[in-house]
Amino acid sequence: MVSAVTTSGTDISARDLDIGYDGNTVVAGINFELTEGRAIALIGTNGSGKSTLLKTIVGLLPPIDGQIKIFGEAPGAKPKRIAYLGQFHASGFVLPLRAIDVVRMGRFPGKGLMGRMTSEDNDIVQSAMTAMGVEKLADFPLRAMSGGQQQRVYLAQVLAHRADLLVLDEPTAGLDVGGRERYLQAIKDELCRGASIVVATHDVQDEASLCHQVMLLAHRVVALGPPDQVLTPQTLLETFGIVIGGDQKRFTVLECVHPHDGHRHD
Ligand SMILES: Nc1ncnc2c1ncn2[C@@H]1O[C@H](COP(=O)(O)OP(=O)(O)OP(=O)(O)O)[C@@H](O)[C@H]1O
Repeated sequence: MVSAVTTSGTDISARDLDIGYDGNTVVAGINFELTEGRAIALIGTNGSGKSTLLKTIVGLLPPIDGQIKIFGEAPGAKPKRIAYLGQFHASGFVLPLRAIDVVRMGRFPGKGLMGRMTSEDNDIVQSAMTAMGVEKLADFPLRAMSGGQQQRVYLAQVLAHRADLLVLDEPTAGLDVGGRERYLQAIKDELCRGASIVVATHDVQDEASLCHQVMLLAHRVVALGPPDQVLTPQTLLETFGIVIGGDQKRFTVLECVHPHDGHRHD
């Protein structure tokens, strides 16, 4: 687990939140807070409501009931401050995009489609591509890439955003062992920069080693709290219906070497 020094700002606050589609509740009564520099992992079975909660956080789905605030406002009010990685990516198949074009889009929220890329923007794009190991694929067409290569490119786009809140839906899907290590390092760096992160995942061990909180979902919140308290054989059995082994010694606290300076902007 990574600890940034400053945790003053509340980035997400949910109170008695019911989420779902067209008035049909998928998960009811969600309560949690996520503060600056902290991460929460949503872990649960297929169809348990993880993506639904992420879509509600980014403002793609209205809450059915209760309250959710993102940076103190309604979801969707501060898109520039949020980088969202959805489960499905269509842009590379609709448009003839190269990898670098996709990563550059990570800079657009701050400047708009017509904004000029500065040398600082180009440096950020390069460093995001290097972090995910796709710098040599910069001019490669996205539609000719493997699924894992595309996932690395979309993760590089998220990193290029330099967002205050990262909302990630199964970010390690399709990644090989090297890609996962790069992802984990990049996420640690984002946390140390002061970003907060909410991640839906099936990688219980990897994410639990990074995240300060875990929410176990099974069409309801089964448990919420620090990984070493939440990921017990009983709660995992309750969530997944099977016993899952876990080496809880991995849930150690890593301090940031260069903690962020708390500087954020609207
Ligand atoms: N667009 C939609 N309209 C109506 N119901 C939906 C829609 N998308 C998902 N659902 C339903 O909402 C429930 C939760 O789905 P959700 O996508 O949040 O699951 P998940 O936990 O992210 O699953 P997975 O691990 O498979 O990605 C499921 O029962 C699903 O059928």
